[in-house]
Amino acid sequence: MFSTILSLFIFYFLSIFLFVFHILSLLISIHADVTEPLLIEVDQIYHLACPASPIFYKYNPVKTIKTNVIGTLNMLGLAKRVGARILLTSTSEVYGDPLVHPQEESYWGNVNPIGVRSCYDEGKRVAETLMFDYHRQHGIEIRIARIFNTYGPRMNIDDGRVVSNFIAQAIRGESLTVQAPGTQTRSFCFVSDMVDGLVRLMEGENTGPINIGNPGEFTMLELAETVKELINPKVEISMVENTPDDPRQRKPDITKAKELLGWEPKIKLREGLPLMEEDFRLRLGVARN
Ligand SMILES: O=C(O)[C@H]1O[C@H](OP(=O)(O)OP(=O)(O)OC[C@H]2O[C@@H](n3ccc(=O)[nH]c3=O)[C@H](O)[C@@H]2O)[C@H](O)[C@@H](O)[C@@H]1O
Repeated sequence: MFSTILSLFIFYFLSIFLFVFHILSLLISIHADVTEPLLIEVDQIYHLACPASPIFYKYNPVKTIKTNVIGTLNMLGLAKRVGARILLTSTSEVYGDPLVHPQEESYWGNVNPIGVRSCYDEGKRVAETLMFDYHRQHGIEIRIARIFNTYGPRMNIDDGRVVSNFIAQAIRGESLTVQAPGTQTRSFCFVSDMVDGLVRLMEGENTGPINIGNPGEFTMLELAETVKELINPKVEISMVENTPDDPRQRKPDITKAKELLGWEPKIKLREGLPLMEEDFRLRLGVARN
C-alpha cells in the first residue's frame, strides 16, 4: 500500500516536473535560436532574424547563412504547420552593388556570390526564394520587405553601422571614421517609419517584395558633416580604410510602398539624428554642454 502511494507520488511529481521543464525549454527556445524548430501557436510571424551589421555578420558568416537558410526553413515550417502568415525582413543588400539607381523591386541585383558579405546578401536572397517556393508549393501567405538602412534610439551603441558609429563618436569627442572614398551613398530610414511600413505590409494583401526605406540619399561624407554640425562641431572627420564589396550607391524606389501600402517615411534625417543622440547620451552618460 505504502509503496503504491509512493510510486503514484513519484509519478505525479515527475509528470509535473517534466511538464514545467517542457514549458520552460519551449520559452527558452523562443528566445534562443531560430535555427532550431519552434513549437508554438501563432497567427503571424515577423521573421526578422539575422544580424544586420556587417561587422557582426562577417564575424560568424557560417552562423549568419545558417540563420538565413535554416532559420527561414524553420519559420516557414512553423507557418505551414499552424497556418500563419509570415513576413520576412529582406534587405537592400539583395541588390548588391547596384548598377540600377534608384533600386526598384524588379531589379535582380549585382551580388558577389563568394565575397565576405555573401553570407548575408546571398543568405537573404535564398530566404526570399524559400518564401516564394513555400508560397507557390504550399499556399503559405507570405510578405517580403526589403529594408534599406534603418537607424534610431535603442540601437546597440557598438553595432558598428555608420549612424550609430558617428553618433557615438561625436558624443565621445572622437573623430568620425568615414570609410574611403566617402562618396558612397546610403538612404536612412527612422525606426518608427520602418515599423509602420512593416505592419502595413503584414496587414495588407500584397506579398511583395516591397522596398521599405527613406529615399533621401546621402554620401557618407555628407552624413559625417551633418552629425558633426548637429552633435559636436569640434570633432574631426578622418578617412579610414574600407572593407571589400562595399556598395557604392543605394536609394530605394518606394513607388510600390506608396501605391500598395499607402506608406512613405515621415521623419527626415535631420529630425531623426537628434532623437537618436538623446537616447545615446542617456546611455553613454554624457550630457549636452
Ligand atoms: O543598416 C542597414 O539596413 C544595412 O546595414 C548593412 O549595410 P551597410 O549599408 O553597409 O551598413 P553600414 O555598415 O552602416 O555602412 C554604410 C556605409 O557607411 C560606411 N561606414 C561605416 C561605418 C563607419 O564607421 N564609417 C563608414 O563610413 C560604410 O563603408 C558604408 O559605405 C547591412 O549589410 C544591410 O543589410 C543592412 O540592412
